[in-house]
Amino acid sequence: MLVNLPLMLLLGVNIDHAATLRQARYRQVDAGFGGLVEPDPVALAGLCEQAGADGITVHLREDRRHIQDEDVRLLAASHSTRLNLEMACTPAMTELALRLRPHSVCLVPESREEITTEGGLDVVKHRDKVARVTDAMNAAGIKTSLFIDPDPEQIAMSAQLRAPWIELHTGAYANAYHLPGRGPELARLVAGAEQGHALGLVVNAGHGINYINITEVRTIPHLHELNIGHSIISRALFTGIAEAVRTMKALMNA
Ligand SMILES: CC(=O)[C@@H](O)[C@H](O)COP(=O)(O)O
Ligand SMILES: NCC(=O)COP(=O)(O)O
Repeated sequence: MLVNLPLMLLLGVNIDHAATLRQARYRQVDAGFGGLVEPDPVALAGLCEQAGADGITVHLREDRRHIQDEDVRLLAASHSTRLNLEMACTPAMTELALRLRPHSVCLVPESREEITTEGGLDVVKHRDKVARVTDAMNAAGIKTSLFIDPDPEQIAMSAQLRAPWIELHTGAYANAYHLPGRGPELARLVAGAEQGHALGLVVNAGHGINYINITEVRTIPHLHELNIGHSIISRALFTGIAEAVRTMKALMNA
């Protein structure tokens, strides 16, 4: 079965790093100093949507280093926001997702020491755990996306696990952008997208996408949505969030 895709490539803005900035001063408030905790990622999400974002993505890390539970609760309760919750594949996070009811969850690997998500979730090794979460989300009407490397075995297993979506990890490609590995990494993403599409999966992509590599990323076939965070939030410091979102959306669909 092949899936119908929208004509436009959709943009999910990851607002984690607005929360990173807030958390830089958060403990002062916890310690009873009071005052304003800024910036507010929930307010930023609204501005992203006004500027053309098709959804908001947040990664509620187990160590809560940036996004907090209350952010997810407020975002999920906001009707105008299509919320994609990135989370580790654990019973505690599953329980939380079922309670907060985002529109979709994206299962990601997590290691507390990492600076950012370093590789895709190994859905072959963890297939039983992933199946439990996917089945629970399917029963609750919440879409599951699997954040995986563009590896044929991982993509084939994702289809067997009844997750409707995959998100191909573009980090290895982004890191190789100025190196000889760029061509082969792009070819892996193209092949992965072809395979996922042929298996009836909705194919998304994300990690390390920026205003330069987007012109090549957008040539990957069958893409439905890109999740982009660090680069958009970084640009917003110079141009404002509305310009940063509008420009990325225009480059994605040029
Ligand atoms: C799963 C993923 O690729 C991103 O959402 C990333 O995890 C953003 O959060 P960090 O920058 O904390 O890794
Ligand atoms: N899943 C990838 C994501 O949400 C954003 O990653 P990045 O653009 O912050 O690297």
